[in-house]
Amino acid sequence: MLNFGRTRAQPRSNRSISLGGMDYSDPKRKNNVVGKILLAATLTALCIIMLKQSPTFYSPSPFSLHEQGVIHVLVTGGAGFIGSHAALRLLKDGYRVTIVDNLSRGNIGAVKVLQELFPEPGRLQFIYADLGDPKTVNIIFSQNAFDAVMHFAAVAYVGESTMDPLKYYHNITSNTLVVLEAMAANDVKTLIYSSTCATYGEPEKMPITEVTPQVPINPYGKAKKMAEDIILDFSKNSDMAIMILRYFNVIGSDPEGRLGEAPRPELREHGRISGACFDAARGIIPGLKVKGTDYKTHDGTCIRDYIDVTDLVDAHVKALQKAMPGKVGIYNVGTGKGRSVKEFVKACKKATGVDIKVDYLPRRPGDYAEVFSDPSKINLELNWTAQYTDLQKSLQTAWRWQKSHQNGYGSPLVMAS
Ligand SMILES: O=c1ccn([C@@H]2O[C@H](COP(=O)(O)OP(=O)(O)O[C@H]3OC[C@@H](O)[C@H](O)[C@H]3O)[C@@H](O)[C@H]2O)c(=O)[nH]1
Repeated sequence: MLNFGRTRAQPRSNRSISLGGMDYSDPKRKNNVVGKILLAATLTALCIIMLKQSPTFYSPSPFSLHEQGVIHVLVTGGAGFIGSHAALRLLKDGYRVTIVDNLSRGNIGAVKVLQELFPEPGRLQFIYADLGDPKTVNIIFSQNAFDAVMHFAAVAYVGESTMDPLKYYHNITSNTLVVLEAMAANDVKTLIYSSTCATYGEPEKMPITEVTPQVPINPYGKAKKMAEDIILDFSKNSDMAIMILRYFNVIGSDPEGRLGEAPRPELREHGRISGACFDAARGIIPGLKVKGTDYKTHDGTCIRDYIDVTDLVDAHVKALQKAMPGKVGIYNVGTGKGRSVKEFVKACKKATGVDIKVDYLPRRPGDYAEVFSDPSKINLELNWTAQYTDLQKSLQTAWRWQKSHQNGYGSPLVMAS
C-alpha cells in the first residue's frame, strides 16, 4: 500500500492532467466557461479518487532511514499557510521535513514550491493522509523516525466554528489525540503544538499573559483549549518535551515571495480579515464587510494583535530548540500591540493602494472585543521578539504574493506541471 517509489517527476496528479488530454493554455478553451467548469470538476474528481488511497507518499526518495545528526520534523498541515512557512524555515535551517496533509484546507502548490526549492533526496517528503485515520497515522510514524512533531493541521475559522461546532470539536481534539498516541507508541519525544489566543476568550485585563484565565467563548477556542488540556494531562506521566504556542492573529507571507496565504474560495464567508481585505482589493468581492462597530473599543471595532508569519515560524524553531524532556512550555506569540479592524483596513488600503469599499455589518458570532498579548515570557525564555511589527509592511509583502498569484496556488489538489 505504501508507495515510496514515486518520483517528483511523476506525481499521480500530474499524470491525471495528461489523462484528460486537455490544454489549459488553449485560448478557445479559456472562453468556454462550461468546458472549464467540467474540466475542473473532472480533474478534481480524478485527483480525489487517486488521493483517497492514503497514505500516499510523494517524495524524491524514501525517508525510512534516520540520518544521523539531521533532525527530522513531522509538519502536520504543512500544505497550509502557517505550516508551509514553517516547513520552508525548517528546510532552510537544515532540518529534514515530512509534511502530512489531507489537503482539505491546504494547497498542494505550496508543497510543490518547497519541493522545487529543496529537491535533494532526503530533505522533504510529502504524505497525503488524514490525521483522523489512526491506522494510517501509525503506519506513517512506524515508517519514519521522526524526532519532533509540529502539529499545525486543523480547521481554524472562528466564524465557521460557531456554525459547524462538531467539525471543530472533532477535528481539533480527535486529531491531536491521534498524533499524541502515535508519538507515544513510536517514541517521538518532542511536540510543538499550535494553539491560539482564542483559548482566552474575552479577558477583563489586557495585555494577555500565559496565566490569564482561559475562558474561550467560541467552539474553535474551546476545542483548542480541550486539546491543550489533553496534552497537559498526557504530559504529567510522560517525558515528552512539549511546547504550546498560543498564536495571535497571523498575517504576512514569505518576504522572498515564494509562499503566501491561499484560503479556499468556498470558505470565503468565514475568512479572516486579511484574506477579505485582499479579495476586496482584487475586486473578487465587491467590498470588505466589517463585522461589528459597537464594541467597547476606541473606534467600536475589534482589536487584535497581528503577528507576521515569519516571526511566528521563528518562534517555532526557537521552541523546538529549547524544548526540554518532561517539561511543557506555554507561550503567547504576538507583538504586544493591539490594532482595531478599522486601523487594519486603513493599513490594508495603503499596502494595496486600493481604496477598498467598506460595508459595516452587525457583529459576527463568536467574536471578542479585544485581545493582545504580553509577549514578555517568550522574549525572556525563548529569546524571541517579533521583528516584523510594521502592519502595513507585512500586508505589503502579502499583497505582492496575492497580486502575482491571482488564483492562489491554482487547484488545491492538482500538482500544476
Ligand atoms: O471579513 C471579515 C473578517 C473578519 N472581520 C473581523 O476582523 C477581526 C479578526 O477576525 P479574523 O477572522 O481575521 O480572526 P479571529 O480573531 O477571529 O481569529 C484568528 O486569530 C486567532 C487564530 O488562532 C484564528 O485561527 C484566527 O482565525 C474580527 O473582529 C472579525 O469580526 C471582519 O470585520 N470582516
